[in-house]
Amino acid sequence: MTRSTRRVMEPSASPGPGTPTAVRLGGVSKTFRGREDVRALDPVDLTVPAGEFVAIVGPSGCGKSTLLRIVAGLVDADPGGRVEVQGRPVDGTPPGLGVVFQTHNLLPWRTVEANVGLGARLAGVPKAEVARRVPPMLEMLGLSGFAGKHPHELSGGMRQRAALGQALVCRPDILLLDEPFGALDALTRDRLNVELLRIWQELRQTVLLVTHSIAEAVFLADRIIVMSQRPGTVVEDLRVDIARPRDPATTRALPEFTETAQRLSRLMGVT
Ligand SMILES: Nc1ncnc2c1ncn2[C@@H]1O[C@H](COP(=O)(O)OP(=O)(O)OP(=O)(O)O)[C@@H](O)[C@H]1O
Repeated sequence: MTRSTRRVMEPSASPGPGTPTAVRLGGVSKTFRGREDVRALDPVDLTVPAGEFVAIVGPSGCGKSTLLRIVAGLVDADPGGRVEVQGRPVDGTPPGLGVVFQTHNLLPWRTVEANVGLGARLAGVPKAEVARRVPPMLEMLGLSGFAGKHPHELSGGMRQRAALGQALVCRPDILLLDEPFGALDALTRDRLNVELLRIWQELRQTVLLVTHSIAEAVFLADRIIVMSQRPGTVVEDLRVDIARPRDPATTRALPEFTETAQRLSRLMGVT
């Protein structure tokens, strides 16, 4: 069987019925209290099986980051909602969770190597084990030649790759990505999407990715959650029926890709 035939026959990564649940949100809402209250989220229900790649899209300010931060235990949801990660109610940052934001959290005075190992060290992974994990991670992310450099000596794309490495070295079961490549130029972003997909295909963590890019969502995800204007809630839960493995040239040329992207554009009021 040729590689291209296999591509057509390989199903999209829909989890089977016995798959454990990675993230479960039930009636999760959020109002930021202040001089003027901001209602960020209307009740959201969302169940994500382990190993699924989910993209979250929606208008600016609709509460996507807030939703991700609630899952990460960085923001408290309003009372009454239920937030569970791997079957446990969220109270503080759950174990097994990796987070990458649009702006990286690399420490400027530490080398790339030290930064990539930092999250794992803070999570209590022994020094020797971190030292074992970091080099292959740098290799995987194409940063081997930059291990001894500092963040300011890297390009924007390299810094985001290092931030991704920092999360991945902790071997998270669930990866929360909040516009991780949003500040990068289109070409670098495309390249990092391909890398992200390659890594995900190897490690198969659960991924929740917030993105503004319809093309990025369709290319990467098994499923796309579309949110309404603020206060955000789920208005559409779309399955992306495009076979894996995916590569940019072939996948974007598929009629299913165009159809899904057009449907999303309509839902988001872009066209
Ligand atoms: N800590 C906070 N205090 C008060 N209001 C907040 C806070 N964080 C977010 N908000 C408000 O909640 C709403 C949702 O913000 P959020 O960042 O979640 O949206 P978003 O969909 O991620 O936006 P974008 O796509 O522009 O990044 C916005 O109106 C924002 O101003």
